[in-house]
Amino acid sequence: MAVEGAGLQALSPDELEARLRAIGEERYHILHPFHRLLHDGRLSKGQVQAWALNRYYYQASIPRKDATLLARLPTTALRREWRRRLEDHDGDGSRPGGVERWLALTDGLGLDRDYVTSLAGILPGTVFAVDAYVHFVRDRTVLEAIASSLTEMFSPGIISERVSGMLRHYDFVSETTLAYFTPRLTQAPRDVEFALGYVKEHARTRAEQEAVLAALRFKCDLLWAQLDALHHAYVSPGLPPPGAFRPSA
Ligand SMILES: O=C(O)c1cc(C(=O)O)c2c(n1)C(=O)C(=O)c1cc(C(=O)O)[nH]c1-2
Repeated sequence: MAVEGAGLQALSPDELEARLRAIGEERYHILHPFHRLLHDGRLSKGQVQAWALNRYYYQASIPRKDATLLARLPTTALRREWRRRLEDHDGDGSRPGGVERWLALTDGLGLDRDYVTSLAGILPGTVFAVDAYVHFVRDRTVLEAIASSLTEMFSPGIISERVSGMLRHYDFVSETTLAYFTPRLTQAPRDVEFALGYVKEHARTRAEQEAVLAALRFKCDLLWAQLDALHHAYVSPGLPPPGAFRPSA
């Protein structure tokens, strides 16, 4: 199989960063029509519930993904750095982590907690996309696995837009409901500082750099695919598959 980038000149670390950022400009999920509807207040409460319910599976799988990667990291320094992400999502026993805080959001939207955590109503498209992330991090090089987290370069922008848009447009959400997002605004830049620095330092050959760029495109695609599944099931044509959540509102 031909190696992408073989024979091409390597990019400088800053050129690599510029190409990573260009991928976000082109295909980050802030551009997806479902997010436009969500942030502009054009969804019903039931459609917002469907988004929060499905996104629970992403949130709950992020620590599985990080634990998978942690187990593959070769040095104490790297494992110590990555371990913090597990605590961010799982908590440390004294303060709640992201998964628990996401459940506060689904509670606030009126979803039954046992139903949410049972995963019974999640779309198959969500499950396939999210599991693909965990498998990617398990199967690819550590460099590609770390690079796949770099969509977080773009998440503070979408989070700010989402929180302000949803507070403005929906009477069924409050700052308390959306409190999940506040710590992410500081956690994501800190995570990115490490992961971007790692990738810029370790992706030296053009082939490694192309693999890093492909990892970020793959990650953007799996975020996009989750919203495609939501849009198809709950907006247009509005055909939830058998067994999936059916909004009552
Ligand atoms: O609200 C968002 O649009 C959004 C996007 C992303 C992302 O870009 O993957 C993450 C998050 N939120 C998030 O809350 C989060 O904890 C997170 C972890 C990761 C990751 O890849 O390790 N991405 C994201």
